Amino acid sequence: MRSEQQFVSLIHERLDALREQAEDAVRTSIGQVSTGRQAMVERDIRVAEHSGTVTTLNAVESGLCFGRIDLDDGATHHIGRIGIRQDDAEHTPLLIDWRAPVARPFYLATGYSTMGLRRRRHITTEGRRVTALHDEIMDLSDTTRTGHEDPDGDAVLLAALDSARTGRMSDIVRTIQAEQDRIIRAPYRGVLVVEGGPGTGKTAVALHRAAYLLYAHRERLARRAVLIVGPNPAFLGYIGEVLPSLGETGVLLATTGELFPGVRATATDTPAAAAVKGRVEMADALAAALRDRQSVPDPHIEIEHDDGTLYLDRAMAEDARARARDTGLPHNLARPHFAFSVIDSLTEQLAERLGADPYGGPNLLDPTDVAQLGKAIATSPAVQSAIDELWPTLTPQDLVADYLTEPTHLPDGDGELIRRQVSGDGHWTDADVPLLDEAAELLGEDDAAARAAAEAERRERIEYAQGVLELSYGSRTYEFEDKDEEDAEILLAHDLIDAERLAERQEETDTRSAADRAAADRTWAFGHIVVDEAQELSAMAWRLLMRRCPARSMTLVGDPAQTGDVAGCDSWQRILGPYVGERWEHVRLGVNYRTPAEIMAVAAEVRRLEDPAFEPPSSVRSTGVGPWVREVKPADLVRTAAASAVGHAASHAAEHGGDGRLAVIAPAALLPALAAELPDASWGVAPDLTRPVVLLDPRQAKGLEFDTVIVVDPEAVLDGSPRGTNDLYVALTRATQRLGIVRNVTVPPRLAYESATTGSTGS
Ligand SMILES: Nc1ncnc2c1ncn2[C@@H]1O[C@H](COP(=O)(O)OP(=O)(O)OP(=O)(O)O)[C@@H](O)[C@H]1O
Repeated sequence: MRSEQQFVSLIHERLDALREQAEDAVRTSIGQVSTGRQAMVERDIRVAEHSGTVTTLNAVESGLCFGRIDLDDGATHHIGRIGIRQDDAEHTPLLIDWRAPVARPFYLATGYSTMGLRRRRHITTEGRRVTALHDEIMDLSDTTRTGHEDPDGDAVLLAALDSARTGRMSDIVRTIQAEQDRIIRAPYRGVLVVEGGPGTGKTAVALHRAAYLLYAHRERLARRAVLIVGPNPAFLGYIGEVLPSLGETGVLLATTGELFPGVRATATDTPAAAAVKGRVEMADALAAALRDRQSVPDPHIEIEHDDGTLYLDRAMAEDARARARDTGLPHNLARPHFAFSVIDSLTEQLAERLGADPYGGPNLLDPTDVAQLGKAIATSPAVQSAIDELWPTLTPQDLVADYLTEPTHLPDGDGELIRRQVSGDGHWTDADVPLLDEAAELLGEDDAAARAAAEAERRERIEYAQGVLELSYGSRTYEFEDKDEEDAEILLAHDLIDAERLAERQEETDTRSAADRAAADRTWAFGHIVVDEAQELSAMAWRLLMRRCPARSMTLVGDPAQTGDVAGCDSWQRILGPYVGERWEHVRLGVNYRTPAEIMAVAAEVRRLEDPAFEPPSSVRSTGVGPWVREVKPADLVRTAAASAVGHAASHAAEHGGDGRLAVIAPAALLPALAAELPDASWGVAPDLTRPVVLLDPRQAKGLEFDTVIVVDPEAVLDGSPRGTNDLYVALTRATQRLGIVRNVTVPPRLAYESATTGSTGS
């Protein structure tokens, strides 16, 4: 214990020193007086880099070192959240990053396959104090004993699983299990699907995999950023601290509803409407609706022009439309082709009329006259507005908003389900975001103006860079008048960088992190995408995500048995087939780390309603306490649940002080009444999960966990939606310790509650 304490103190001192260096560097950089654009940008980059280091060092402080491996050859390595090196000339490693190959035996070695280990040690700390050691002897011929042997080898894991919850997910870096480690370190390329029942660590594994990939492919992923997609903002808040605690901050966490820059989804769809909007057929419907916007006049549009009336007739417009479509360009980018064709035809029409030889000879206008006529037509506002009418420039928002007020190209009835009452931009829902993205693809960005502006800016920068080079060339002749060989080399460098290259280098100096830039850019291609609760995503949402990851490097985690969304997919092959064919890997996690066996026995009953042979993932723990069930009249459901919640919350407070969390999970319709009975509870669209008591509907509970869960009116949850079975399964599998069920006595029980014991109600 003493020697480990010395080591832990030493690495914390080193951490302090590194932090001080980084803080000093921030202060120095801020204090530097920079003149000139380039110098200021470089200063900002330095400040951002050093501040990032300070943030990382602060975040990894708790539990910095958690393990040690002793090898057969006598070497020992301490394992920690990040790698730390000594301050000596060789930069000798002091603490090994858990992601480094050297650390791997810490997670994988067993008595059968020791991977060269003699002993594995778990080090438990509180702040900077070592409080416990747990040793596993791997080499059974080694008779040395430390007195800290852990006979079962899982005391640390069980302590982690038993600990009171805080409303924020914590990392599992100390106790990653072998089956999880293999997934975390799976190769970077390709699509990996991780499937597993509730509590099997899918979320934990996905997040640790993101941290691992950032470590192993830092160069590429720091530049292209990693995107983590979760089902709702509350869930993203719940998992938000895991990656920083692993020293990783350059990750973008978002729901699919947040992936169209400039749009915030504030409205909600009915489940039926979301289901229609999520179907892949919507892509064709939108494309067809857009073609409808590429119209032709019947029979013609009359355009008043200085040289006489022009007739933009149907054949002319059809020809222009065919030419524009033939380019294969998106709508807005094809528009100039349509416009040119129309202008040409109108010019020809006018030229024929004005230059007609009354004696039947050739046209009297020469090419210059015709060009003049064409120019006047092209700049005529009346012609422009006719072109606009037939082939309007559209934004994705225009197209989707118009489409939703008049939905077409869908089977009967579906259109009615998604028809919007409010017209115009705004009032977007999560399910609209993939439609907007689809529309953006169909329309293409008319970025001609932006490109012209960028080109003008580039020229300005080249001129500026040219000025810098001239200045530095001037100073060279001044400073290095008596140039020797070394100076000549410096001169060579000046000569090699030309102004254009210098300007490009400046272009790279956007001080925002890749994740921040990605968040603002619809067309950003991420280096890797992790999708949690992947079963919830609609086909349209998958189209959006696949566009964001052309490299198809993805980790998808989910459990089709928990799909709540009607638009959600139930077959991985159906989701992935269109994008990667059969080239995706499927792995399973089979151990439930969250839900004790007694609770899982009741939850399994729900799945057996649909699949009598269903076997739940095996629980790693059993608490000896079964769920309790109370049967009450409908009028008493809320009061009984609230009273039980108060009782349990009081025992959490007594047992765990500030920790310990409770959720009441009830059909959405009961939440306002429950909130009235439990005024201190958090609830609503984005509930604060760090509060002692939280009220949720089953969908909101997805992915979360609490020490105690009270499920209200399970039969109503079952009947509440087409995926009611899945919703109830989710609700019943959220507890780490205790589950209570308050059910309506007037409806026949649909689960075999007798497998639940009627233990303490806590009220
Ligand atoms: N190796 C481990 N060490 C410690 N805790 C673990 C380990 N694996 C999983 N856990 C814990 O088990 C709980 C469930 O994990 P997680 O939320 O990742 O499961 P899940 O499969 O995503 O569940 P669900 O599908 O129900 O959302 C979490 O508290 C997690 O920290």
